[in-house]
Amino acid sequence: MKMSSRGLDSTTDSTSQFATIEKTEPSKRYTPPWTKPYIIGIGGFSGSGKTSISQKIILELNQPWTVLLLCDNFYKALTEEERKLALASQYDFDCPAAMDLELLVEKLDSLKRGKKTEIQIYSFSEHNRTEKLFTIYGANVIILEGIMALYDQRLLDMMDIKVFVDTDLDVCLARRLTRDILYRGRDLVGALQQWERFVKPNAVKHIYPTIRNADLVIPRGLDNTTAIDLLIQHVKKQLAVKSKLHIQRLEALGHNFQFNVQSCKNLHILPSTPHTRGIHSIILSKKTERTDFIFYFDRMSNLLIEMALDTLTNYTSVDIRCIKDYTYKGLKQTLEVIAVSVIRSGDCFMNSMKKSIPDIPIGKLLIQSDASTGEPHLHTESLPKREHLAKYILLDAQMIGGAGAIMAIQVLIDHKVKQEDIILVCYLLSEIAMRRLFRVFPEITVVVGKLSNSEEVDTTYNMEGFKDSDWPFLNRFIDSLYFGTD
Ligand SMILES: Nc1ncnc2c1ncn2[C@@H]1O[C@H](COP(=O)(O)OP(=O)(O)O)[C@@H](O)[C@H]1O
Ligand SMILES: Nc1ccn([C@@H]2O[C@H](COP(=O)(O)O)[C@@H](O)[C@H]2O)c(=O)n1
Repeated sequence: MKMSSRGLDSTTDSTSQFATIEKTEPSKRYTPPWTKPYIIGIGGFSGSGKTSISQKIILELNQPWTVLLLCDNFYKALTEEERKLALASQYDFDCPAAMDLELLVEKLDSLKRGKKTEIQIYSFSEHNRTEKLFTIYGANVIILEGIMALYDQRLLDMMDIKVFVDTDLDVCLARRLTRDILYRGRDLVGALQQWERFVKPNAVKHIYPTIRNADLVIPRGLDNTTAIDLLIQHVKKQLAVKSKLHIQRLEALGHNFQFNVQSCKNLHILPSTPHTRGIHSIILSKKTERTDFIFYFDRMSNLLIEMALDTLTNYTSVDIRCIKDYTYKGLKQTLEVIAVSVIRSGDCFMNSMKKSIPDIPIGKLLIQSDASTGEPHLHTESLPKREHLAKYILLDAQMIGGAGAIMAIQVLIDHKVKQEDIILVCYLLSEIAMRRLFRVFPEITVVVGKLSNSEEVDTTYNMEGFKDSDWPFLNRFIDSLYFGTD
């Protein structure tokens, strides 16, 4: 195993980066984790074990949103003439010119900047890109794997670590033949001809020299468990540093931020009346039976959804002809309203949402905190596609640290939704979460059932995680809505 000091020993100094963040504009202090994915480049000969090693890394890292990006998807489209040659195993796929490196650089750059990126899937039997698209958004870790992965300087510049899988060419041939005949629709004679004429000479000429760009060389491929484990440990360490830095940034957002609840025009707290306090008393009580909880939470969500709809100002005047030719000066909504539920707790509002706007388009986000770091991770996002402006009502029942909500809003913003078009509806919101939210997104509107201060909620929690003194009973009830158990 060969190692250079460039990749494996470079741990980020979290303290110095943190100091720089403090000096920047408040609203720019939060960088979503997926805008800085960790990029691993894996190069080496065809059949050396690049894909197998990448799959092992994905399995062992066990990180949500780890994406395998195959250089194979970037082979240039062939002319009819070239395709005939390819079908006869007479086309050279192993020289750098066969690959659309410009497109690959463009796509990796887009992913590195946290943009939603579409990749066309390649068919080895058709020798062409298919119509099938693979959409990547919010990657935490990207593994770029392929014979040319370490070839282009622009790709190398984007990578955090570069790995070369150095397997003997004869072993590669044996493995490649089996794979190509079984899975890529090749016959033995054609596969051997292609190997002798193109694959082997190009491996020596173009691919082997890229070993000098590697931070880590893995001889014998997948069999080299020591080198692979070392690589996985290193990547885990780097991700832990990244995640710690992210949590520090999030935590800092809520401190030393002067925020006046009374004068914030974007914050709407459900008025405290005997009626609403009565409902809180039932919802918050540990003794409340499940059926009562569901009934009163539904009441509460009706009130909050009505409040949220009342914040909308995008109306235009309309004349309504009534009976006896009386004209009512009415109003009509000009923008579509879309509901986005943060699974699972946001789903508690869905009943009320649909009662108010029966055909409302619905989006879903699944954000979960990593139990060990407290860092929120985006697992699933499905949002209705809209070309035109719309108002987005984001639904989440409770917010303690605010990290998940910040991530949810950032996802909407990444989908080109403006801050001022987002209305966050939340039943229980801690003051610290509220401060963090408004510090990062001062233009959003927030509708809250109950604002909780530090006496009611232990704010020393680990961002989105729960301690015994938080609101586990609410979680218990939310679970009961789904699973029917107390
Ligand atoms: N250490 C190994 N022992 C046995 N078979 C292997 C080993 N590594 C890879 N293979 C097999 O060899 C073939 C090529 O491996 P793959 O990971 O696809 O290589 P690459 O992506 O570098 O072309 C696959 O069928 C794979 O299952
Ligand atoms: N239409 C194609 C395109 C590429 N190849 C071969 O694939 C090899 C690279 O893929 P690996 O997964 O093996 O790294 C490359 O050596 C090309 O010869 C092909 O056969 N047909």
